[in-house]
Amino acid sequence: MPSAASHGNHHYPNSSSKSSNANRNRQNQFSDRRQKILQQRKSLPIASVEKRLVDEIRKNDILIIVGETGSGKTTQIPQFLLGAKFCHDGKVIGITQPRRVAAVTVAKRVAEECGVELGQEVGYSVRFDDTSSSSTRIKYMTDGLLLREALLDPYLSKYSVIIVDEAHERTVQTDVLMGLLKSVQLARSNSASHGQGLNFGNKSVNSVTSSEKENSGQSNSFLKKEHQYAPLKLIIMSASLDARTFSEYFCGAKAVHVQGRQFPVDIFYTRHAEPDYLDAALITIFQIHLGEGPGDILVFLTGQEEIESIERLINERLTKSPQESQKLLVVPIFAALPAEQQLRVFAPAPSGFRKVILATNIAETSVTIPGIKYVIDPGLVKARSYDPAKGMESLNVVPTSKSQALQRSGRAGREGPGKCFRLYPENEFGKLEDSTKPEIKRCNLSNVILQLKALGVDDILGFDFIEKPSRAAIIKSLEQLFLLGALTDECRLSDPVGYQMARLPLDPVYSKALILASQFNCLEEMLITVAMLSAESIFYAPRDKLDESRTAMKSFSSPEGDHITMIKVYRAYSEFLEKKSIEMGKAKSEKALRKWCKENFINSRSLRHACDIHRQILGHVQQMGLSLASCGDDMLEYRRCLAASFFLNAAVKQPEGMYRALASGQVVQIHPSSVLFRQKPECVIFNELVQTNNKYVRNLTRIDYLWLMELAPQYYAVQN
Ligand SMILES: Nc1ncnc2c1ncn2[C@@H]1O[C@H](COP(=O)(O)OP(=O)(O)OP(=O)(O)O)[C@@H](O)[C@H]1O
Repeated sequence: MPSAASHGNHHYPNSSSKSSNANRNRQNQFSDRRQKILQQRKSLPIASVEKRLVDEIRKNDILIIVGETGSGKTTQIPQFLLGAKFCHDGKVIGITQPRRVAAVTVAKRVAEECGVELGQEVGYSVRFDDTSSSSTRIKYMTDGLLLREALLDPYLSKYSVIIVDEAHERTVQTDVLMGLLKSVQLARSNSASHGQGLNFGNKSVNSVTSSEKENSGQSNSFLKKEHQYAPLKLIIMSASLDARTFSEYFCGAKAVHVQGRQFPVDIFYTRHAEPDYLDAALITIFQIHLGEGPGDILVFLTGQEEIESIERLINERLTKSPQESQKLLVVPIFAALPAEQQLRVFAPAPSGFRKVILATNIAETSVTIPGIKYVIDPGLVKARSYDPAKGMESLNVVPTSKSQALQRSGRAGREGPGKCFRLYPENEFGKLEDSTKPEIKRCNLSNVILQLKALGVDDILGFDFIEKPSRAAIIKSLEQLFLLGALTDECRLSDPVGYQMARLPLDPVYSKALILASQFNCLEEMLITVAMLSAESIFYAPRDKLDESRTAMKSFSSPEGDHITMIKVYRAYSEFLEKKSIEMGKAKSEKALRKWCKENFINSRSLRHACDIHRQILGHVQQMGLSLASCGDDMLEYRRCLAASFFLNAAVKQPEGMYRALASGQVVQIHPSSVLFRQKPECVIFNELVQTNNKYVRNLTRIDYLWLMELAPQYYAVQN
């Protein structure tokens, strides 16, 4: 092709020939990359069984696919199905992921592999971020999002195939989704022949009462008896699932195993148990950095605090060490990090640098982080546990399961051979549980029940769960929802409170607090409270600067408690940001803000996360038409609202500074981080119970005991 210069473009010959060269370079790079991707796709173990897999999916309405990590399940199978015309009539292939970061990054990769723009044939849809369009045929999403879609379209009618990926994780949402999909599939098959409605557990959804139909406007959509739906294909997928449990649940569904992995991963164990796994992780990072060949490192840690402390320690060591060991770039990833910051881990390290990614189990499944060659796995994870007798949920650090360890090592060996360093002896591996206990068996079920009720499921105890939660846990959560006013005496969703609570993507207690706050004229304050409580660790107090951090905190602290203190911090932060943005523009103000946070011992990442959550919930409450008022300086009304909302978490003072939690009867202490630690008021409400050697309550506000009787008579008039 002749260049622009040879066409007599006399004015800018150099620049146009430069730009056409640049274009040609770009085109070459683009086609090189496409060639490389094509080659990579062909070399995946799953590529050799494409025809067999498609045949099996054609023959079986439900198929369980087990294949090694990195074999190509998530990225390739949807493309096989698209090629095999599973999307005729504009139907969509939906693939669910337990985590949004996986849904987003895998969709990007598949769009690139297909050579299409993200949001066209390939897209993703996660809470508050939807890139799918009417042209989307392959749609990645979180399992929670598909559940929400089912509220509006109970037959999930736009999907021809739904793939539940990473089913081994057994998150609450995956388990509920599985039950829902089983019913939807049955109903869609039946609708083709008999026009029958959805059937959940013991009762048909068609049996909802007339008052429910009038109330919800959603239950009616279950009743499109006249409509005929095409059958739905279901695929359950993972590298490490117990195929038998799933096969039994889906009435003997066929399981196929895809053999072979792309690249080997060598596994190393420590000779002895490590007394301090954080220290062991730090040593291993530097051993790899200084002793191993090129390649990035992925370290699994249990939470934000741990990640931030290791990040500090690495950076401290780098500033002290000689030049050649400095080319190490630390990038954290955890759930509370804003989405755009999470995606930083996927960007290549600058030339000559090695990247070390510090991650929670958010990076454990599904994702391919380019460049990762080494994985460090201390073998621990933070997991929820629930005690139905006390109605208390807690987060504890526990050993991973074998299946989690396998997933973690599987993050290496995706682009070339890899190494995984497990920071425990090999015989310990043998002692690990095969798979993780399903979350539904170890969490408070109020949220699940609220979702199921909103989907029209009346009989929770009879719902066909893949593994039933304990009866005690179901009853305790039903009781809690009833006390919060979400359920009627007949155990149906109440109108409007129950329906409003189901619409908010929050813990039911927080949803109720927002609804009540609109009546107490303090919704503005409660929005901040819920956002701040949803973000982790707002304050940080390094051990060597305890006094300084306490003094800094004093300027925000309120004698009424931690909630008002948090509101003060949030407002001071927002005011500072607004002022500085006007004075110095957005980019510079960000820097000033980080400095302000540092001086005040505030975690700027957490605060940004709180602002993000605030913005999102604000959108919801505005859509719901709740009255967005502020109580101004009258914090009494706000505290009364806290008491009315969190009455199940009230505690009264006992001799010697101890407290008794009224609902569970447990003896607890005020956590030293609370502004009420020294004051020891007579009665408090709290949001969190932390168990270390002692039981501590955190995030407290002083209340008047008599308010409990007045504002929560449904509980206190009877109980105490
Ligand atoms: N973003 C990416 N960049 C580079 N390569 C990628 C990317 N995503 C996927 N790949 C390549 O495609 C392969 C298959 O990935 P895929 O996610 O489909 O595997 P999988 O079988 O679903 O794995 P897992 O069970 O771990 O989720 C990876 O091993 C990697 O080689």
